Amino acid sequence: MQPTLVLDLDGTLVDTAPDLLATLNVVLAGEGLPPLTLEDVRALTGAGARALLERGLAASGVSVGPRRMDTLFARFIDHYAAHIADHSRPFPGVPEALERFASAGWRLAVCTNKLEGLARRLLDALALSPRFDVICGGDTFPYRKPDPRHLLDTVRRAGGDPGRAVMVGDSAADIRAAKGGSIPCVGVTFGYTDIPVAELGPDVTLDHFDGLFEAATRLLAERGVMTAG
Ligand SMILES: O=C(O)COP(=O)(O)O
Ligand SMILES: [Mg+2]
Repeated sequence: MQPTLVLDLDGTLVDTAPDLLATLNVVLAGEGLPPLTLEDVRALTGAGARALLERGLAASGVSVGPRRMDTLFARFIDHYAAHIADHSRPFPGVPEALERFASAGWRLAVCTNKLEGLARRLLDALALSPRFDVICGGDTFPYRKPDPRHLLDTVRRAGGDPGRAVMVGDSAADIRAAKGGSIPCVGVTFGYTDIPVAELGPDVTLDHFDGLFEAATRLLAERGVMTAG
């Protein structure tokens, strides 16, 4: 069976922090709060938009009740959906790397804590959706990263075998899901995390997509999985 490459989205495939920041700041401004910075958002992203909003409010010293939170979250999603690819772009080397895996016969999947609809919208806007066999978001299953079942079910939905898969991600949720699912993982150093990715214990760290194909192929070979190409 073909191997499967599973990629995280925010901070791994696409540099989404500028649009997430702009949206967060619109919501904060509506509450009379000062704006946060790109560095703040890079540390607060990884557990989905609602967590980003909660953490952004907390970083501004504010906590809101669940009903108010629902209202602010709806405002966040509306604004973000309308501006999802104003400034968000794939990280350098992404299109070339995806092409390389596809031409070597790998299945390609996205496993993100972003809402599935927003993930699709973003990947559509960047013309990347056709590359993927599946796009699974934080609301696709009743569980999400760091729960390994999010990752395992993504591989299965892509028609792949979790025993022949590699995960690529930028944050603790990705690495923990991969470890919990016994899937080898690559941590990228350019993403969004408050803990340096190397400290999260990925099997390999990479600072550019250039090295991904060799790294993924080697990780599977180390587990006795042979890949063509
Ligand atoms: O939007 C988020 O907070 C997380 O998204 P990711 O799982 O693609 O990093
Ligand atoms: Mg991420």
